Amino acid sequence: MERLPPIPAERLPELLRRMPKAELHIHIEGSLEPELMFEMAQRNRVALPYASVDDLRRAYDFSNLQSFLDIYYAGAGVLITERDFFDMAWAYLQKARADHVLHTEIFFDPQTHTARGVSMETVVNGLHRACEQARAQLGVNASLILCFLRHLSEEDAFQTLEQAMPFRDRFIGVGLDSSEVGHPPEKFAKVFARCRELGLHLVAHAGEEGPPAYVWTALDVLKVERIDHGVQSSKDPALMKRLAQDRIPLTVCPLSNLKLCVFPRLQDHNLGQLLDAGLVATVNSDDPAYFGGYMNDNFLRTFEATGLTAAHAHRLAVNSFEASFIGAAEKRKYRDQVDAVFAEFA
Ligand SMILES: Nc1ncnc2[nH]cnc12
Ligand SMILES: [Zn+2]
Repeated sequence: MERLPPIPAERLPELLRRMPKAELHIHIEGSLEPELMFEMAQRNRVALPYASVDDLRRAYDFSNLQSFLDIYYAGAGVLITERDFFDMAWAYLQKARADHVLHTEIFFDPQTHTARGVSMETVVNGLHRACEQARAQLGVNASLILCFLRHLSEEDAFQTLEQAMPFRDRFIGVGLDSSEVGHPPEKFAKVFARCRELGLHLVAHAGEEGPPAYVWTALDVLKVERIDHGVQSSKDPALMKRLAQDRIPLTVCPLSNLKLCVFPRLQDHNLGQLLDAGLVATVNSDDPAYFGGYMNDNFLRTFEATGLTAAHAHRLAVNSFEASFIGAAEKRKYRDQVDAVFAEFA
């Protein structure tokens, strides 16, 4: 689309819902809704320290990343069988389809499960089966990215990689997540170098709460292809220039940033600033069951709060496919689909 046709402001919300999009930053364990968590707790006879779904939801009042992670890891304790991993991923993929997410690259945290005695095979096979079914039944293209927990050691990450090697064809890349401050990317230099040799795609959370220096080392030491979050980059003009020039995507998660107090109010979010500086920013849900919204909620609430326009919406939809790990021909196909929907709304 050479020039975006004018789109009436009142049609913007429906356009945001309907436009084809890719999701590149979703932790599957963060999509586990309280209702399903209680169901799994019951069928697996796992005790939850909450009396009811409402009681649990009331605990979702976070002051920072760590206050969320403590509850998130406890919640993941109900996941025991392959069926649990399948059910969790299938529930997410159906929501993705409803939000016109046509492609999704899903993070999973194997160490959270293997540390409790759940096998890598159980985790990967359950998630993989849901991805296969999504392609066949929903037309949603889904792949998996294995994340290392950065509060654990690099040696633990190496062991996890070793355990995952029999399933190498079932994940496309590796990421780095969990408690950021105090665990800089360079702590994982060797394991990321090994993953690079193995031909895995590389991403890392950086600049969510941590400083711009962590974004620099994610790029220069880990050699990641995308930065997850990266919103703190706007504090460093030289970094902004580097991200724009090298077209390094940022997978931004506005409702997550709001719930974890990265920005005091949604209207203070810097998504518009990142886009207007020419960065390949995208919108994503992060942990939708905990942060009050899936993809379309993130788009609708952020646009309403910040006054972003249809031109920003088009850029975000195009960026989401450009930033994905699909081939060039598929990227062109999705971009044509984006343009077709925008033409309908003109
Ligand atoms: N927002 C987030 N930051 C770091 N690690 C996470 N794990 C799940 N969600 C996360
Ligand atoms: Zn995340």
